[in-house]
Amino acid sequence: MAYKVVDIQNVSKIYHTLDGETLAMHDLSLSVFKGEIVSIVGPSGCGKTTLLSLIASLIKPSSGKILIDGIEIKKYDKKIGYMFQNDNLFEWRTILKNVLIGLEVQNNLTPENISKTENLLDIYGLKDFKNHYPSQLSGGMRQRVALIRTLSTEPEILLLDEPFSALDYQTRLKVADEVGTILKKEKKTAIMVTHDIAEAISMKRQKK
Ligand SMILES: Nc1ncnc2c1ncn2[C@@H]1O[C@H](COP(=O)(O)OP(=O)(O)OP(=O)(O)O)[C@@H](O)[C@H]1O
Repeated sequence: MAYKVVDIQNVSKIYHTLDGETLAMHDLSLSVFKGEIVSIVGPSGCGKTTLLSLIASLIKPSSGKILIDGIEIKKYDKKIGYMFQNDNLFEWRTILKNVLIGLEVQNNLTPENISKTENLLDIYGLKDFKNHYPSQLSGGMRQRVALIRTLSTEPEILLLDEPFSALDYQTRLKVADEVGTILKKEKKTAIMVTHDIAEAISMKRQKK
């Protein structure tokens, strides 16, 4: 039976600044089941990044609870992989060194993990580029590298914050489609936020 991987219960978030308070989220409840890819669409400023930061436990809710795999989260968990608005690739590191960075930070650069990550580069068409630098790749390829880097630490849940916003419209839809296919193939649970409805639809389209 499908179970709730992410369970957001009546969460509100108020930011306190010197200028006053901003209610960024009010009484949100949302469940995401294992293997689901959920897209959340909304205009700028509606609280999308806030939602992902709450799930990743980078910030705390003002009220309500967030459960991951049935347990209330208190701090950032390795189960979660967070892909940001821009690809954040390090220009001075090769593609292989970029995708290995998560494992390096976790002190987990075992030969087995390295070969799994190299395999992801092979599967997703980047084998011949592993010794190239990010500036030598197209925008769509860079986004794929960023995704593989996020996948390399084997997170259970992926959080994607407008991951394709730097790409032109046509490339964006193509890459969203590709990324959706990769996430399904890798059987990941994912939450993507975007202001672009077409992108959300491309991402969720199933490839048989
Ligand atoms: N650190 C912060 N301190 C104070 N207010 C904040 C902070 N972060 C976000 N906000 C406010 O909370 C609201 C929601 O912001 P958030 O970044 O979550 O929106 P968003 O939907 O992701 O926007 P965008 O699509 O432009 O990235 C906005 O009104 C924003 O000004």
